Amino acid sequence: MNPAIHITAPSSKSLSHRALICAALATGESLLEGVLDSQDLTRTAECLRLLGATIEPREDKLFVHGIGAATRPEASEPVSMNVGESGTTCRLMAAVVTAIPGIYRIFGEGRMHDRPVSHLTDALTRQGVRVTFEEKDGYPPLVMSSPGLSGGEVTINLEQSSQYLSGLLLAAPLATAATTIRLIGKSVASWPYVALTLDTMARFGVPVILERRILDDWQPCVHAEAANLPPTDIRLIVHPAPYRAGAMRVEGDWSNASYFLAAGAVGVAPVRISGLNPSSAQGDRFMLEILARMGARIEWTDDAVTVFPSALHGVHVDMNACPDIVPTVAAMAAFATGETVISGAAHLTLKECDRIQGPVTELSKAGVNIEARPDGMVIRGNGGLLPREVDMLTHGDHRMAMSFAILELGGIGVHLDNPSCVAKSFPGFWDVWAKVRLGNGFGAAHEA
Ligand SMILES: O=C(O)C1=C[C@@H](OP(=O)(O)O)[C@@H](O)[C@H](O)C1
Ligand SMILES: C=C(OP(=O)(O)O)C(=O)O
Repeated sequence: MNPAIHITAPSSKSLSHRALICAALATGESLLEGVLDSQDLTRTAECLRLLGATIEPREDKLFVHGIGAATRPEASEPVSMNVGESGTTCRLMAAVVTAIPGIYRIFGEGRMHDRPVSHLTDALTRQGVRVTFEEKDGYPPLVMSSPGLSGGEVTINLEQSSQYLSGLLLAAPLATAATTIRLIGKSVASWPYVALTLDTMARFGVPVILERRILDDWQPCVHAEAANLPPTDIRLIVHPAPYRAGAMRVEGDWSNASYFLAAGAVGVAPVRISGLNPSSAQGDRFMLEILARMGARIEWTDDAVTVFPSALHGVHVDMNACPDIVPTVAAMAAFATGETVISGAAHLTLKECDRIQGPVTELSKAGVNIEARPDGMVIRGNGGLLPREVDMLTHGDHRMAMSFAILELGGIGVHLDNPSCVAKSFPGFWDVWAKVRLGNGFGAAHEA
């Protein structure tokens, strides 16, 4: 077997957004280590600076001087925020700004204006915020005029996105009274991301009470328990509380590690990744479970996990809780033998591109037998791919670009229209991927 390729996981995108937001809302100075440096985080930092926070890089750390939002400063001028293509920035900031009285315009770029926000803005409207959509009803760009949040009972439908709830939660401690958030709808998308919000808020001094309904009563429960409950049996309560400045180190990103974990299984060299938290609350840690179920050999040592070249077989997986690793699993399943069925993830159509149709169209070009389903896809693997040169479209989506790289290990010459779209979450991806290529006997350079 070829020698192991060593990789350090990049920082968690989701935890970086939350750390920056909590620190920026706190009173005093916070020290953040390991915050991801990518296009999406630049957008969040820029939005927070527009609210009055100071975010200063010193060496590899960020010093954040928060605005002390609990003292209810007012935005005297209308504030215009560019959230770029970052859904997390858009949905989290759209809620957070309404806690500070003022007028806010939120706009984005590319696909962002086709990613809905109406369930979130409905919840904010019921709390006294006035919302106007500039182009399409329910989508950015939007203008919000807020007198500040009054708290009370709010309902939210999370079938499309958990980001709506994360936004409401982050804003809620700055309301004048307690906020009770009741979940409605048939299902909750991407529930693990809510744990990242709760954990980060707790680190910055704000507790959230999570409760489940038992008959006519409500009882405290833990996040993992709520994952299996109907949404209408879950509520969250946030009391007014100031965010307290603190220190936080951001752990490694399981989503962006997924390409390398997959590479370990489908290539000819093991891949060893350090910097990942084995007991992380990140839902995309499920990547290891999927690999294991597909037959991959996995070993943990100290802080590193190694995935070894393995004969993979198809699996049936519900990926509602971990949508961001669907493109990775789809590409990996092309190397397996038998059918892989990905289900539970209808919300994939609302990402940076339609992440059901996108992978199906593009992976087909590489000879992958793949079919779309309303809530996922089916991949019928033959144990490998027939080498060929393929022009593939990224649809401007970083996860499409990074997942297609995996096909190179099956002898596919992947030519992407827009490889630089990885900068959304992982600007250094191609440099790190070059190590995988070299370790597998290919040249370092990826051919765009
Ligand atoms: O809150 C977050 O940090 C995120 C939540 C998920 O979105 P949805 O809840 O919209 O599925 C995920 O896809 C996104 O990359 C990051
Ligand atoms: C969906 C994603 O991000 P966001 O929603 O923040 O744009 C992603 O990173 O895959």
